[in-house]
Amino acid sequence: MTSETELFREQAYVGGRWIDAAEQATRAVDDPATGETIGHIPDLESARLQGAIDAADAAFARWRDTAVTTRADKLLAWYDGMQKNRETLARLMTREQGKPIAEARGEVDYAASFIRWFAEQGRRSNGVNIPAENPDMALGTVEEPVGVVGVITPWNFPLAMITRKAAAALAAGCTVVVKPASETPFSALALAALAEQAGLDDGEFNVVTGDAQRVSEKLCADTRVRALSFTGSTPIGRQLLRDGADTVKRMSMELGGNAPLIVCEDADLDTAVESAIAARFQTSGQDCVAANRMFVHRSLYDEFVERFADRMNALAVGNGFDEASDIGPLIHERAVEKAKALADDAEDNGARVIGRAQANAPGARFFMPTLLADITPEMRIFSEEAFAPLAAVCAFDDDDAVIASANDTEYGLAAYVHTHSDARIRKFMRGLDYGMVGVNTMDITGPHVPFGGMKQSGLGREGAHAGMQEYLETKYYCLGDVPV
Ligand SMILES: NC(=O)c1ccc[n+]([C@@H]2O[C@H](COP(=O)([O-])OP(=O)(O)OC[C@H]3O[C@@H](n4cnc5c(N)ncnc54)[C@H](O)[C@@H]3O)[C@@H](O)[C@H]2O)c1
Ligand SMILES: N[C@@H](CC=O)C(=O)O
Repeated sequence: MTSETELFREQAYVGGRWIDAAEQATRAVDDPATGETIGHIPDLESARLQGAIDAADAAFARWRDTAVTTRADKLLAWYDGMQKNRETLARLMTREQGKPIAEARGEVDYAASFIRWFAEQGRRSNGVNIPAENPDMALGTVEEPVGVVGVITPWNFPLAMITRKAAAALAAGCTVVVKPASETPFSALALAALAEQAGLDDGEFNVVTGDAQRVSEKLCADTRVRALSFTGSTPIGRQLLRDGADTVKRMSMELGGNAPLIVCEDADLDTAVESAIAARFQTSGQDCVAANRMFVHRSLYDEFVERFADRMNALAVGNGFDEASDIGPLIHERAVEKAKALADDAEDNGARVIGRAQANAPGARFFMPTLLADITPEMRIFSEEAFAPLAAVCAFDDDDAVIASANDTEYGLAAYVHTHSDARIRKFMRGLDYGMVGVNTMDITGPHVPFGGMKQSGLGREGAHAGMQEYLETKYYCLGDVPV
C-alpha cells in the first residue's frame, strides 16, 4: 500500500513527470469543514498547459497501437492500486471535499468500478460487417479512438467523475488531459500517482491544475484535442459548447439536474420515505441526481411529510471524519447562502419550513437539513438546483398533472417514481422527460448503465457501451473489386 504522503501530491502530472508552475505560482486548497489550508497546487501557465497537450498527443500515437490486452492490463493495475489504497483515497477526499468518510469510501469503490468495467469493454469495441450488394465488394466498419480527450470535472465526486471519463477514453485507445475542480485536486493527483504506478506513465493520463478558464480555452482551441468531456453546471457547459464550436470538438456534457421524486397513491410509504431521504441528502445534497422536488399524492402527503421530517431531523451533521456524520459541509460558504436564499424565498411565498435552526450548524459551511413543505411553481426551489440538504415537497392529485409539473424544467437528468401499478410504471416511464428514471429506488447508477440527461442536463452518455462510443469514431470501409 502506498503511504498517505506518497499519494498526497502538490504538483501536476504531465507526460509522466511531476511538475510545478513557472515562477512556482500556486493556489491554496482548503478543508471545507474547518477552512484550514490543506495544500497548494500549481497554477499552470499557458506554456505548461500546452506541454500537457503535446505529451498526450505524442502518447496517442503509441497508445492507440498498444495491444488491447496491454491497455486492459494497465487499467486493471490502476484499479488494483485504487483498491489497495482505498482508505487513503477516501481520507484525502473527505479532507478536501468534506463528504462523510463512509460516502468517500463508497465513491472510491464507485470510481474504481469504472476502470474495471472499461478495462474489459475496451476489448469488445467491435466494428460490423456490411453485406455488400455487389458480391465483388467487401464493406464494413472499424471503431477507432478519436484522439486526445480533454476532461473537466466537478468537485462533488472528485474521483468518480474522472474515472467515468478517463477509463472509457483510455480503454478506447485515447489519451487524456484532466482538469479537476480547483476545490478537489488532490484526489485527482492521487489518482495520477496510482496511474503512474500502473504504467500509465508516458503521457497517456495527464492532470493539470490552475485557472479553469485558461485551461478550457487551451483545450478548446487546440485541434489535436478531438473531444471534450465535461461534468459540471449547465451554464459552464453552455460556454464550453460555444468555445468548442470553432474546432468542432466531440462534446460530452454531464450537466445540472432538478430531479422530481413522485410518490403515487399506491406507493409503499416506508420505501418512498427512505428512498427520498437518500435521494435528497446523499453527498450532503450536492448531487446532480438529488431529488430536488418531491411530489406526493394528497392521500399520503401528511404522513409522508411527518415521516420524512422525523428521518431528516435524525440525520447527524458534522465533520466528515466523524464516522457518525450523515451530512458534511457544503463546498463553499456561497452554497450555504444560496440554500438560505432558496428557503427564505419559499417561506416568503407560503412554504412551511421544517428542520433544525441554522444556528445549530457546526461551522460556517454547514447547512442544517431543511424541508420546505407546500411548495408551488412560483418558488425558486421549483426551478433551481438546490445542491444542498434542502428538501422541497408538495401534494398532487392527478397523474397527468404531476408528470407535466415534473417536466416543467430546463433540466432532464434523473427522475424517481414510487408506484406498484404496472400501468403507472409504463405511464411515468414514457411521460417523464428525463435521461434516467428510477422506479421504487434511487440506486440507479453504475459503470454498466448509460448515465446522462435530456434537455439542458447534457449531451451523450457515460458508462456502458454508450460511454465508450463517446471516444470512438466509426470508420466505414468499402473494398472494391475483391474477387471471391
Ligand atoms: N450530470 C452529471 O453527471 C453531474 C455530476 C456531478 C455534478 N454535476 C453538476 O455540476 C454542478 C456542480 O459542480 P461544480 O460547482 O464543480 O460545477 P462548475 O460548472 O462550476 O465546475 C465544473 C468544472 O468546470 C470548471 N470551470 C468552472 N468555471 C469554468 C469556466 N468558466 N470555464 C471552464 N471551466 C470552468 C471548474 O473548475 C470545474 O472543474 C451542478 O450543477 C451539478 O448538477 C453534474
Ligand atoms: N451521483 C451522480 C454524480 C452526480 O453528482 C453519480 O452517481 O454519478
